Amino acid sequence: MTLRQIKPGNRGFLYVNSHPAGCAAVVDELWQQTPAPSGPDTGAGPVALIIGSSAGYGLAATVAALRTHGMRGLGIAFEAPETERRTASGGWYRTARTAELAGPDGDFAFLNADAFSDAAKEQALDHLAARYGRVDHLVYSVAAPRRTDPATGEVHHSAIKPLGSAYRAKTLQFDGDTPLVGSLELDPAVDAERDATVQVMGGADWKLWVDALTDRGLVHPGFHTVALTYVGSDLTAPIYRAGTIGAAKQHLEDTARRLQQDLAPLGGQAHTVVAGAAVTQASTAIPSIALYTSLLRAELGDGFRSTAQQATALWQQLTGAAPLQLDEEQRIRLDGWEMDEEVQAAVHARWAAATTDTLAELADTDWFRAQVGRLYGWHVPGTDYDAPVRTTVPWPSGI
Ligand SMILES: NC(=O)c1ccc[n+]([C@@H]2O[C@H](COP(=O)([O-])OP(=O)(O)OC[C@H]3O[C@@H](n4cnc5c(N)ncnc54)[C@H](O)[C@@H]3O)[C@@H](O)[C@H]2O)c1
Repeated sequence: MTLRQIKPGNRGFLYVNSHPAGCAAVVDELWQQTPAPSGPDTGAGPVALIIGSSAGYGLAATVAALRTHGMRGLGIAFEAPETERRTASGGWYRTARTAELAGPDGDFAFLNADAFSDAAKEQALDHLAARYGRVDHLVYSVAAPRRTDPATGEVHHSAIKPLGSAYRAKTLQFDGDTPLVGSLELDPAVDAERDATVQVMGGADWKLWVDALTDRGLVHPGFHTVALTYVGSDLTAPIYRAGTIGAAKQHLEDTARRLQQDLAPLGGQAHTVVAGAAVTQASTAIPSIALYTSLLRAELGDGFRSTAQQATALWQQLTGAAPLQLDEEQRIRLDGWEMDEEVQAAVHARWAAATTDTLAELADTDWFRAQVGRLYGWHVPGTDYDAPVRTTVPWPSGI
């Protein structure tokens, strides 16, 4: 295991390599931003299964489960190991650090596997059955570009496109380091693209997980499962909520209602959780979200709620420390700060006025770029990027 100095390799505003120490520091920050436990650790905290535990909302939920609630259980992510040419993925290094923070006595394991597969379900449920005999919470926070249907072997690829008519919108682009407002036109999806996106990002796999837990008798009375969803601004609606991904989110939300009925006789519950906009690997793949998020950040400053803040609020509701805040469609809402009418009106005005010339005063593009860098462990204050680091980091043991 050698030490080496690594430099960020850029592709557009994304990166091809990740910095282990920077990724670890991001997890440390999340840990610091998450409330300390209010009582003593009894070693018998609730049992959580968190799918998508290495990044974005799933990572924030995992850190808060460990830090605030002393939860036991399992996190699942699908991350790339180091190769001859590339470092491991950011999520690999973040998972290694999360496991360290859970501590040597921590009773939380991590599985690197394709959650869509039958094999991952079997391995995860074998572990949970043998170790705990029950599960109290399942947080489903997967964002993936493709899914192999385990029943048919068919590979579905999601397509982020509008439905019905073409989408023309402003986008945030970078010419080297210089941000500029570009434009984009996307043709509407054909039915097969919409259906494939629903197959990947809809509720099918979440339901398979819940059914598998139920079949194995692991659903504990009081079991509560949630899956992450997004509503967002009408500025992004044509490409998000009213587009292919929105069709998938609708399917996810319909699945929640179905699961809620299935689980009621067992004393369980199922809901979707509407979180606010966050800069994640998944969201940077969606056109116009970069511009929208940069404008939203400029409008809100520190009022832009972090994933840690939202995960904390979510667990308060799931553990019964705070009442569930459901909307009329029975979704848990964490996005009030983003959807506030005044905030949206102000972001609309910024969006209308945004040009390459006005961008610097209207949008926080420096923040956006730093947020993207942080997904790979770059741009993290306190990290010494000149120091050689160990890029070969083992996946945590425990399963
Ligand atoms: N980012 C946002 O603005 C936002 C807002 C609201 C809701 N959400 C929702 O939150 C959920 C998570 O999105 P995110 O933005 O946090 O994504 P992300 O890209 O930050 O994280 C995705 C996670 O899924 C895991 N994953 C991907 N494919 C997998 C597979 N086949 N098997 C197991 N794990 C897999 C990754 O390893 C990672 O842990 C999604 O449902 C998304 O729609 C995101």
